[in-house]
Amino acid sequence: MEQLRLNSAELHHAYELADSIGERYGRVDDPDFLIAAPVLAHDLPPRIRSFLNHFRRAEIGSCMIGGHVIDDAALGATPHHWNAIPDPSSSLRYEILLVLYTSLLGDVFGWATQQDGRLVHDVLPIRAHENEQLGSGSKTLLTWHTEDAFHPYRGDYVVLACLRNPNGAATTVGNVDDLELDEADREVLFQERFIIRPDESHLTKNNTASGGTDFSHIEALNAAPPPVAVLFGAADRPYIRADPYFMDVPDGDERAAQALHALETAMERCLTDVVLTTGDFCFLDNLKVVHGRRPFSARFDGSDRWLKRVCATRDLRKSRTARTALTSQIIG
Ligand SMILES: O=C(O)CCC(=O)C(=O)O
Ligand SMILES: [Fe+2]
Repeated sequence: MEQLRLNSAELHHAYELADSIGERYGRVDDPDFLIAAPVLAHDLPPRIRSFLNHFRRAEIGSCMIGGHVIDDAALGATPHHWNAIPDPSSSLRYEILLVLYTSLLGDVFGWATQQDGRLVHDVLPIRAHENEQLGSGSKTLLTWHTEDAFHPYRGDYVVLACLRNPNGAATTVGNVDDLELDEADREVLFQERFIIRPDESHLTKNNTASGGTDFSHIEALNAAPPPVAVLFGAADRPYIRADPYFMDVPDGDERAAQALHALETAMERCLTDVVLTTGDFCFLDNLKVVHGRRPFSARFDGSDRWLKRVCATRDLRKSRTARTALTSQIIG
């Protein structure tokens, strides 16, 4: 994976910018900060801006910016749940940096139906989810997927910032350009013959806010998922949309089932393990790479793995009818 390592001058510059923004806005999901973020990001060091522009335009799939020094003590314990993060946030500096970097790629957004509508997500092991197919799982393999594959407004990018990973749990990454598929299977994968149901993170039971959120759109996609293509775009450098754990084919479409199986096998061979370490920011092009997570043994004692995550879209307009206001960056 291509990597940029920040030198100490760049790190100082980036942290100074993030801290001044933190002082001004106080929290990462302040709507005024989110509107300003693409402009504020112009003040990041030039090497960061050109590196991420290369990632975006060359569609290399994934990249990493490393070298961030994280003050472990100031962070405090890894919370036992994403709904129990400290307020004010002990990781505001890194949350702001995550949004600034990601704003060089597109507009950041969250889902009303995920993590109670938060913009920046916390990826940490939750005891009750140990065996679940969720980012907050641990014992179970998180099967490779593109993020929010079922949803027409899914992001173009998902970005992970690693605060700590003492277990050395590996993120898996696989690039669609590396797939070895035979032509017949590839052709079928380009056809609208596949069903992707919502993953569990969007279910009512995995949100904790009391009432108010409308899950009917997710429920409708679950009840009657429209058939979609897994591969799309240019035949020689396609885009991908897939989440095999939640996928199916229409009744009796044996040929589609066979192609999906071929994809699963081929992608399995492309997966590489990436162990994010403290201070790594990992950028995933959600149309070019899939990702997942290997099983690990969480300790649930405040010292566990802790990532921050945000999604971005190149076109926030396409979700306008699903956002309550023009300025809202939460898709409902
Ligand atoms: O835990 C990881 O490394 C990745 C989890 C994941 O799929 C995600 O955060 O979207
Ligand atoms: Fe994911």
